[in-house]
Amino acid sequence: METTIRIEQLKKSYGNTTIINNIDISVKRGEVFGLLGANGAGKSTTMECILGTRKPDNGTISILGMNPQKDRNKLFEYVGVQFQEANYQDKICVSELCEETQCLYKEVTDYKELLKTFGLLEKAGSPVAELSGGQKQKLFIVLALIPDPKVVFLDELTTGLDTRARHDVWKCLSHLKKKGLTIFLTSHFMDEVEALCDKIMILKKGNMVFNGTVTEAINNSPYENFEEVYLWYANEEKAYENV
Ligand SMILES: Nc1ncnc2c1ncn2[C@@H]1O[C@H](COP(=O)(O)OP(=O)(O)OP(=O)(O)O)[C@@H](O)[C@H]1O
Repeated sequence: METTIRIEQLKKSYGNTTIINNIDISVKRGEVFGLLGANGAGKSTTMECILGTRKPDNGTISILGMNPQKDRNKLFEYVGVQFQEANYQDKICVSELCEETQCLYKEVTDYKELLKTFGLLEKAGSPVAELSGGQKQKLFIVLALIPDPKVVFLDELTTGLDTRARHDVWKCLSHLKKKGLTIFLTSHFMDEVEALCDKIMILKKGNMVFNGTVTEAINNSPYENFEEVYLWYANEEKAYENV
């Protein structure tokens, strides 16, 4: 299977503080890769360096064989990104924002189908500013999928979504994965990671502390429940025991 995302020796510091310490990541076509870690562990920084929106201090990055900084325009025909907060005009409505996004790409998916899949079709005429937090989050996933991408980056995929919506998002992504979509996500929800991810990496203060499958993570730990396993790797078990 071809490698879609290849990261070698990625490093990023701010002043004397190392945020990402020599990370290697390899994701094959059609795989779901989950980058995990506590708040501040370096997940978003890693994603931003991979996408070329932050400049790493060191490392090589290849997505679909392209360099995100040098081949930016070409690459972004094939890559979808879910932003936590998109920039949009105050009064723009959902369908207008989808149409504006469509205009940025040569080939696109029918946004109305995506809105339907994500339960947002009835909000097509509503101002984006009036959507609930969860509805906005779903809309940002729709915007990431509009370019019919080969690779999609989803930062904190389902934060703010209700249980039904989370399961609907998982179902939709599993369907797209079967069609060959490569997915790079971050998540704080271990049930979501277990349901979706083929491979995971756990970061602790910018260092890789586990890289492999969920099953390998469980087998190499003293625990069976994946949430406990994650906390063990991320060394947060004390906080967990105090709850
Ligand atoms: N521009 C910056 N200057 C200095 N430090 C920064 C800067 N941006 C991020 N950091 C620091 O880098 C560290 C990693 O941040 P990052 O946003 O990558 O974490 P994260 O794992 O995505 O966290 P979360 O789960 O809370 O989103 C944090 O300690 C953060 O304060």
